[in-house]
Amino acid sequence: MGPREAYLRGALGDGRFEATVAALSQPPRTTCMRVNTLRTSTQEVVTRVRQLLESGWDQDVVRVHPQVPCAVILQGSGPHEVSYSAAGGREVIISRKAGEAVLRGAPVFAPGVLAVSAGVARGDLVALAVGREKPGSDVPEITRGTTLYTAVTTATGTGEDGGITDLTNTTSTNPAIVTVTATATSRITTISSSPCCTAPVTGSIDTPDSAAVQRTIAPGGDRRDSNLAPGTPGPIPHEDETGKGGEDVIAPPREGSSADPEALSGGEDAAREGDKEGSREEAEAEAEAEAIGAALPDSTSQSGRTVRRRHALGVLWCDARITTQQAVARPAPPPSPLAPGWTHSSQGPLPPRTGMYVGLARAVMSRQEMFRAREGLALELVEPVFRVPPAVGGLPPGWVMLQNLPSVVAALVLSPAPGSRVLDMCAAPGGKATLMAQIMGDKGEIVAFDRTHAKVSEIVSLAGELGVTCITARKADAGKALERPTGHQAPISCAAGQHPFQSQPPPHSAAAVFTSKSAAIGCGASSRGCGEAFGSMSYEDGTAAHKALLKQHGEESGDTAAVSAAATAATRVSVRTPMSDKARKREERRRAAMIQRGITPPEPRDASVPSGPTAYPPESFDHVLLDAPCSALGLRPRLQQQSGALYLRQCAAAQRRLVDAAVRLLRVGGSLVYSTCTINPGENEAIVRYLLDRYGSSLQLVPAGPPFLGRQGLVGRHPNMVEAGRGISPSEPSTTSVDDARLTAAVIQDATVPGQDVLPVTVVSKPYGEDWLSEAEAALVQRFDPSDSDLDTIGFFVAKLVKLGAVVG
Ligand SMILES: C[S@@+](CC[C@H](N)C(=O)[O-])C[C@H]1O[C@@H](n2cnc3c(N)ncnc32)[C@H](O)[C@@H]1O
Repeated sequence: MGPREAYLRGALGDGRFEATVAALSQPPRTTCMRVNTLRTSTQEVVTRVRQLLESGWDQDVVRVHPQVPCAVILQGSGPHEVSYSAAGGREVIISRKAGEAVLRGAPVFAPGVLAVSAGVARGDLVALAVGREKPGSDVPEITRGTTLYTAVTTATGTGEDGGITDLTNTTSTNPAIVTVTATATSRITTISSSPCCTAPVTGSIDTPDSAAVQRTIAPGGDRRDSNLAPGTPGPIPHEDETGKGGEDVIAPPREGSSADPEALSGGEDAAREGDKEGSREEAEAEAEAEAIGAALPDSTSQSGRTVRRRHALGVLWCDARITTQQAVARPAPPPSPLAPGWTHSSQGPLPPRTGMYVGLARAVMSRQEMFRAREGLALELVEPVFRVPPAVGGLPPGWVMLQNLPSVVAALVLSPAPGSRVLDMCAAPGGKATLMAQIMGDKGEIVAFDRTHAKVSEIVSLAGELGVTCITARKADAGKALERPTGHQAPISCAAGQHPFQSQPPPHSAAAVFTSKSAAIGCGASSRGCGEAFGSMSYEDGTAAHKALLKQHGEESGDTAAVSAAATAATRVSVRTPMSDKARKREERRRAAMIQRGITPPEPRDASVPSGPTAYPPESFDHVLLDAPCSALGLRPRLQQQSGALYLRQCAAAQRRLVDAAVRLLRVGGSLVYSTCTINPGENEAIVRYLLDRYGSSLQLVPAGPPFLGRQGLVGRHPNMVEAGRGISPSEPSTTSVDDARLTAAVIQDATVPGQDVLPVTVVSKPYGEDWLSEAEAALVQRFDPSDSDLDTIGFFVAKLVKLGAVVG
């Protein structure tokens, strides 16, 4: 058990931890559409979606959420048993992120495709499997462009000198993976008459289902499919359920290409790492293979097909234990490149295999097109493992936005009154900001920060799509959003009104001040530059589903449209990148210089980009939303979790920096909503504890509702963590001591180094650790537990605090 698992197990308890992990690997069955009430009504959306529902779907799958009137819920189902026999052995392996999007109802776009069976043509049915990533990285184990060779099943043969193992008996209905060295291949001389051979040069291979194989590998497929993209790596071994192997998958590299050694099979890697002797043998075998390959004529197929010599050179998956004159059933398959999960149906020509098979799909592009295209729909789902009602795509643009239910709740909990001045500190892509604008009737101002131009563009685009004008989006580090005092500040009254949603309207404070600089920002600025198309639906929260589809669209950022994504398939995200303040100044200087030289400058390059301050004086806002960047351990489905224990704590350190700024930017009487999409209490309850302890009577925790949908927060403290007088220190340091020492150093630095990044510590009541909440406090926050099947949401946390007094410093 790694430190991260130990930490989360300790926090949640074994039972809840396991239920949570199980829930996180699957998508929620429900999809939430937040209705843009500035454009339409919830009832209108329900009516239209019901009309759009295809046959086979009950009208009841669409309903308004009983406690969240602006949310329309689509009821999906799954996991369903899918028979892949119609795929005839053809497979496509897609990236993890694409797989997660598919589980939420999206089709597959070209950039999400990693590996495709040889010869897949448009219209072919394929089994869709999810590839996994190399541990600790974002890089898939399978390199994009790989060809999957199916159907090499059993080999029958007799060696010239009797050295070849007869594989017929290794399996009959469940064939073994066969791994053949080039050397061994060259020695197979007695061959069956099956014409399906692709890998061995001088022979063919007998299969229990030659007909099926022929469907998979069309005549000539070997020639066509040997033309891999430059740099394409070699083998893609698959693992079967029995552990005896399932198929031999060999993808020869292009001649002259330098195959990525990282991309070699796990088995080969293992052989390399664990056995240097094996590596040497392997190298020798390769050298020998090359020599033999060189000796082979270009056309050597007994089945009459031309087989290029490079096939001999290109046999890459090579068990170090294989000696010449042997063809062997692979004794232990290398690790599967497929994410663990559902099992491939045993019906059909392929044996049952373990892997994350997410559905039966139809190829919209051929294999070659999938790898050549930079964008576009590659595969549409025919029979998904999880089903989502396919009706959303037909709605008019800007009517709805896909938004996780707890995110909707977070914005409702803040519920700024019309005319309020709101800071959304970490706002991209703008899901909560646009909902708050909706709640405010688009009256007032929402300053929406995010840290990159691309992300700010997402906010601008979404606001434009939804017809919201009161959002001013800026590129800014929210941790530096507190302006340092610079002389006189003109007091400006703060016009926070009351709002019917507000369960506890904060007392208004005369202490609220704005500088004239900040007051000068008008709402109108946000509408500039919003004109370009954005898909009518978006995932917010920066989810992997979001990013996956964005990547699939070939954009750095944009729409995900995970549900009924035919709509988004047609919608290219196109946003202009706003100019940074620096770039703007540069541009201004350039124009001034041109004018000085008597040249009329052209129109400003990007006049539509909102500009303005990225830092504000203390107490500038009526409300602050800090939807914090977090470890995102609540997002689902997640087919692979990568973050470690140290990362979780680094997230908490970053969040403390942000909440410190939030508290200061909030006016007295104003309210702060803090939310995350993680289940990690160190980023949730412990941050609230930190706020309450640090700011004492200046802050009050108030009910994070209505609506109340989640469970109460965690009470007490992490059982394995103790306070050690400063920062966080584990009571069981054996596995985490290095992490914690580094973290403690980071925390101390955070609190003591003077400078723009670090806020002065003025109210410190006690050191903070993994202390959570009291019973009374825990009842005020909302913790959305992904394993709560009634709720069926992502993991999420919401807390609300009201500022009762000024914070000095
Ligand atoms: C959870 S997402 C916000 C989702 C958003 N509130 C919504 O509802 O659509 C967190 C965001 O914080 C941004 N972020 C991270 N660090 C930041 C910083 N120092 N300043 C501003 N934004 C930051 C990330 O770029 C990311 O877009």
